[in-house]
This record gives sequence, structure tokens and C-alpha cells, in this order.
Amino acid sequence: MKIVDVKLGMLRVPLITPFKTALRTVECVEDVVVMLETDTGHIGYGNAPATAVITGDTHASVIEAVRSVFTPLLLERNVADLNQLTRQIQGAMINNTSAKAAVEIALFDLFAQSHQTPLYKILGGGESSLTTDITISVDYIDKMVADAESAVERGFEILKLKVGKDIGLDIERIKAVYSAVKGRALLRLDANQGWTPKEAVLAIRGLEDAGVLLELVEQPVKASNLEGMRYIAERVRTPIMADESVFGPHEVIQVINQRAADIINIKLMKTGGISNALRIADIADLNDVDCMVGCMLETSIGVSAAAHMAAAKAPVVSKLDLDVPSLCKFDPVVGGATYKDADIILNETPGLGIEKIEGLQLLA
Ligand SMILES: C[C@H](N)C(=O)N[C@@H](CCC(=O)O)C(=O)O
Ligand SMILES: [Mg+2]
Repeated sequence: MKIVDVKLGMLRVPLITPFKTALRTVECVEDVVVMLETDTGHIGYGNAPATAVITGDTHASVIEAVRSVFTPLLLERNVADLNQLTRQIQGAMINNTSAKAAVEIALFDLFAQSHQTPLYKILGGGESSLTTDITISVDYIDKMVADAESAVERGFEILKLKVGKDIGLDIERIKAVYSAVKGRALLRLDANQGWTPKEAVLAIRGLEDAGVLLELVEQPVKASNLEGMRYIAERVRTPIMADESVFGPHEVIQVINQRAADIINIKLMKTGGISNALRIADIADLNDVDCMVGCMLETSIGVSAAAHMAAAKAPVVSKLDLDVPSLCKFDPVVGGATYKDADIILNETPGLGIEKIEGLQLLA
């Protein structure tokens, strides 16, 4: 199966309610979609959102990287040479992890299609039924409580509360949501780098002493502050998770060696795709460090690829934050994994199983 064309498109999906974190507010999911076409008439799909504030990638940078660097590398190449191709994609340029992810996702989709096997089975198999949390955006306390209540009514048993805006208000937000959903849902926090190490220790210890049970706290301080992450992890009982601090395998080794976090959040848009995500899961596994598989605010193309990878890497991947399809007004992707509130069911059709994408605007 040879790659004969690389096409690009834009895909926009409105959110039910604005997504608000300490880093940004977003009203709409918008991806560059990569389509790799083969001489056998197959299409492999991949996607990349513009999460400039985390990855540095914009839609323009993704389009440019795919056109000028990855397309010449992929044309006329055989999909069967997967490992050689992913190595070349990773080595072709530094950074640009979202563009690399889009291309790798499409390539893995084709590789699994060429074996007429669902992606998660090509990656090693696992359970086809998965459960995700849902994100509650940082907002006014009443709004966060109402959003948490309605998420619990939809059947979500784990809520990821976005905080990191103002430490005093954050503590009030967390306590209010905790008393509203106590016994019905478990809370995890994501500060998206918004606290200082001292603030984080004070807040987390205060919550522990007040009997507020938290599953974990994600990325409390600046991505580059591994010392700060370690300072917190050493002083609180609640597990600390590294998200923005960890992109590829080298950072994971650093975080583990420095004991800067208890858990790693793997996202394809940070790792540059599936090959490094698999490596990270193996490194974490060897070091008895637990992983979550998460996603950016991106369409279900990438979320599904992440879900397939997560299924194949259980049990070291024990947590999922793959909630974007539940945050969107509709899913334009026809075929493939299905999303119903907290439940994700992986497809038994080859690859990602995507039949078509509605509303996709092809780029000239
Ligand atoms: C969407 C997911 N639940 C999530 O929170 N992902 C990121 C932020 C993604 C973004 O800003 O696009 C995270 O920080 O974990
Ligand atoms: Mg995060």
C-alpha cells in the first residue's frame, strides 16, 4: 500500500459551552485534518488543533510543516514501513508535535487498515469499552456546581475541575463542587500551570485537612518548573500529575528521575503521535509510574486514536481524559469509535474506522 497523495482540510465543531482553563478560553474545536491517500484507494485520517499556548503550534504552522516537510517524505512510500516512516517523521524537524501527530495518526490508521484490523488490536489489543472523565471549565462557583451536577446526571463518575486562576477562589470552587457531588463523583484537578509551588502545597494540604478527597492534581505549576513539581509532590499526599511538563520520552525520563510527578498525562499532540506515546507508556510501566491518556481540544479523529492507544496500553494507562466529543454539539466524524457520555466504544472496523467526515473544508 503506497501513499500517492496528501490532502488537507479544516474541520470546525462548536462546543456546547465555552471551554475555559487557566491558559485559554475556546468556543469551537478547530482542526487541520490530514488525509493520506493510497494507490489502493484507502484513506488514513489524522488531525491537529492549534494549541499554541501549550505546543506552540498554530493551524498555519501545521499546514506548512505537512506541506513542506512531511508530504515530500511520505509520497510514494509504502505504509508497511511504519517504523522507518515514524522515525523519519520524528527526525525531520524539531518541535511541531501537532503536525507530526496528525501525520502519524493517519499513517497508523492506514497501517491497521492494510492489515484489516482495528487500530487498538494492531497496537496489541485490549478492552474495546473505555470510560472517560469530563472537564468542568473554570468559572463562577455557581456555574461550576451546575455544570458538575449536570455531568453527574449524564453519568460521569470522574470530573476534572479546571482551576489555576486565583488560589483563594479556586479553593472555594473545589469545596463547593466537592460538597455538591460528594459520593457520586470523584474529583481530579487541573491547574494548567496556574499556581506557584507554595500556593499549591498550601491549597492541596488545606483541602486534604478539610477532608476533600482528590484523585490527583494535574500540572499545578509552570511546565518548566520540575523542581517546583517535586517540591509539591514531596509535601502532599494527593498524587501529582505532569501534563505540560512532559512532551516526549526524554522529558518522561527526566520527570521520573527527578521524582517530579507521580503520574504522566500522555497526549498525542505533545508526543508527536502514536510512536512516542507507546514509548512513554513503556518507560512509565518499567518505572511503575501510572499514566493517563488525555487530549487537547480537538476533534474525535485524534481522540479516537488516543483511545485506541490507551486501550492497548492498559494497565499502565489507567485513566482517561478523552472528553471532547462529550463537550461538542455534534460529532462530524462518521464511523469509528462511538461516544456516549462517559462511554467510549472502539470500532471493530479496520484502522480508525472512519467512513467520512461531514463539513470538512478541503484546502487548495
Ligand atoms: C480536553 C481535555 N479534557 C483537557 O483538559 N486537555 C488539556 C487542555 C487542552 C486545551 O487547552 O486544548 C489539559 O490541560 O489537560
Ligand atoms: Mg492538563
